[in-house]
Amino acid sequence: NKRPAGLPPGPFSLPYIGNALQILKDTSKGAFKKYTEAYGGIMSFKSYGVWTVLVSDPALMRTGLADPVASGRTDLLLLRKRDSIIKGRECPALGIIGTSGDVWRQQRRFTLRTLRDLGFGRNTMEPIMQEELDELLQLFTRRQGEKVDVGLLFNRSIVNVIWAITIGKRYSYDDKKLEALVEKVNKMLLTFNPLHPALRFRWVKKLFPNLSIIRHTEGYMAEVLAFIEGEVEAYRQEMGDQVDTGCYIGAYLYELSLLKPGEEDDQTTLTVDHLKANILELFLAGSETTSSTLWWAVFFLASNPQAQQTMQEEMDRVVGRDNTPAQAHMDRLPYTMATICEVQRMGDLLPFAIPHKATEDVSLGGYRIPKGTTILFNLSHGLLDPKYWQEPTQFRPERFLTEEGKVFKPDHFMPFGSGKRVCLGESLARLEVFVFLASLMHRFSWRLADDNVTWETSTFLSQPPNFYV
Ligand code: HEM
Repeated sequence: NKRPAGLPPGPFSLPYIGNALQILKDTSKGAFKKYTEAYGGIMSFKSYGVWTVLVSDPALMRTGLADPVASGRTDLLLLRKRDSIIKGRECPALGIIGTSGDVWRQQRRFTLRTLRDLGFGRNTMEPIMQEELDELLQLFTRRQGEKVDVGLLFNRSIVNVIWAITIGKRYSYDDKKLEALVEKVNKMLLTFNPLHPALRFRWVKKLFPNLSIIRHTEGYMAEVLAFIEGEVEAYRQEMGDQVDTGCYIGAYLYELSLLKPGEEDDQTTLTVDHLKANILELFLAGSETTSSTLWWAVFFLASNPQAQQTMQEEMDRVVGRDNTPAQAHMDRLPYTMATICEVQRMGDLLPFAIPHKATEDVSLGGYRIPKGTTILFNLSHGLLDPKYWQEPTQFRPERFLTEEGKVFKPDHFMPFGSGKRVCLGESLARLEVFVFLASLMHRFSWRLADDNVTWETSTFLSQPPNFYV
């Protein structure tokens, strides 16, 4: 039960269970806040026998996140389950999010390069988004004046943008398949908690296979995966030997076709199994995050009419009433861009990113973190702590503007993480949030309905409250 030599200080911990009860009681976000107040910017705790270092000091976070040996991943059982379904047996980890070392580097590098070639986050993406936006605007126009639950409305458009990039097609907005897919991804991510013992330790799964968290999260994941596998196979059948590098799947299959026989090695090179895993990850990481950011944005702006009005006045001045906001306007809309930063700050979407693991001994903040230790980067601290922001619970886009009216993002603002594992979809997410939010605010004014706003507890991904506008 003794804290291993070299680890930073932290609370007394019980044998095996460690500090898990406190984390359960206060939620991880609450407990990490208390830990940071009590022990400072780097501390350690134990949970179910696993020692974890929590890094909250922004400068240490940047250093740690830039260090390759602090950039491994802990075993994410949900993804391991996915891998065994894809492979039909237990196998080394697939994909990007849950891998480390060469496999991760190879898959991440290829995916980033391909997505950039496809125009990820650049204005070539705009026509795709515009099509989705038109549908969304029509939907809101039809419902103008009604009480609307914004909830999952954005997800369909965002999922369609990812479809367009990965597989080169879109679903009709009313398609039941699309609706079901969106709901499953949403439910899966809301039940997912990488710190929950049932999603962390095989023995818990073995002893309690019927725990609802295991059944739900794994069940939804298996359904989404089945859908994606079906689409990948349909694409392969339809395309046969034709080369189509205009979408991610086509580019990946083309690259695969260039490999010499025997070169397709499960571990490090490109394989169809990695491809399926990567596509699932682009969906999981890219849909709920961006949709929830838009959902948060409507909540904050509907609750802050003054900010909404300032943003609309800026758009009327720069974009005009007869145009639609486009990427080309971004640089001339500082208040709008600052508003998006403020939404991301207060939304605090991924409070502790995705757990990292030390692949070798790591030196950080004067401590020596032993190989294999879990490292959590407390992004939340840099977004919400009063040490860095005046009245952090107030929605104030101006805090991201300099006196000259230029957008300024301080170093402790890291909603996408930083360093080696920084969000792979950052540029796409930025563009999507801008295009959708600016157009919605340009076209409509939003007011919170009188109904109660209700909050649900979330862990891994901060879910916006339930509300009507
Ligand atoms: C507003 C929206 C988004 C936010 C706030 C966000 C935030 C993050 C954060 C904090 C991480 C973890 C970094 C770490 O572990 O250190 C991450 C990882 C990741 N994100 Fe995003 N993300 C967003 C949208 C997207 C989109 C649109 C995609 C792709 C289509 C995407 C793909 C990924 C992937 C693949 C990873 C794992 C990277 C790796 O392990 O190397 N994300 N994101």
